[in-house]
Amino acid sequence: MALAVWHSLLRIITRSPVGRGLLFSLREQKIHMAAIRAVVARPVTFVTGNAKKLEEVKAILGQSVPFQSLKLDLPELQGEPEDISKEKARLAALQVSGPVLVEDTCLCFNALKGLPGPYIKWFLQKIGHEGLNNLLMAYEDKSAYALCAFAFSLGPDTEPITFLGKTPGKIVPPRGPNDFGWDPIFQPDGYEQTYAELPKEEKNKISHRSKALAMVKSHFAEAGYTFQTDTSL
Ligand SMILES: O=c1nc[nH]c2c1ncn2[C@H]1C[C@H](O)[C@@H](COP(=O)(O)OP(=O)(O)OP(=O)(O)O)O1
Ligand SMILES: [Mg+2]
Repeated sequence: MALAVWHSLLRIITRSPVGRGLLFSLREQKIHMAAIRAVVARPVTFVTGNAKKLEEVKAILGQSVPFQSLKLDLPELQGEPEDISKEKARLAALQVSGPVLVEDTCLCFNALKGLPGPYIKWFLQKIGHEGLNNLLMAYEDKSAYALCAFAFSLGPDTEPITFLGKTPGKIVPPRGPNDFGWDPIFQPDGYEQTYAELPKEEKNKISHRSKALAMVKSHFAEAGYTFQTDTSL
């Protein structure tokens, strides 16, 4: 009797689209879990040409995600932040032949529908803090957001996965030390100080970078990767 019930239940599951979908997603989940419990032959390399980013990533990650760094200014595609970051990860994984972490940072002005966004580096280089303020002169809305898109790839044959972090704020005339990009002109919501004026630990608690890295940390904790240390590196 119990067997007959079981058989008809199985028939219903395998014959109905919903049941088949369920079985399929269970199978996918199993494959996914098997893939992420990977033993990886090399440690993760964080690839960046920016020493200040590296400093923050080290401070935020601490010992939670063991990584080494490589100073390399990777070429960047044009497009959406997530796609730019994924492509950086693909290129980095090819260079390193192993697991890599990269990130791309954007500063997005709401009045300009998100621009300069991923092009902030070139805007900053050409027109500076004053020019960036002037871009918003014609608009009452000075609101902006800082966005960090991390991409992690297990190696050259693996599709990168992304982790986004966003901090809202506004663009103000520069205040504070001028040692990291656009920090002096970005004042996060809820604060009277710019990123540059905030103590480093304070910025690292609320920044776009720390929000994205919180997700990177949970991914690593859930996946439970085992990275073998390669002493020849
Ligand atoms: O928290 C930050 N606070 C202030 N400025 C920042 C921050 N994070 C990045 N930045 C600057 C650096 C560069 O001018 C642009 C992002 O461009 P982005 O391509 O992501 O950085 P990058 O070329 O310096 O280093 P990388 O080799 O990792 O691509 O915004
Ligand atoms: Mg760059």
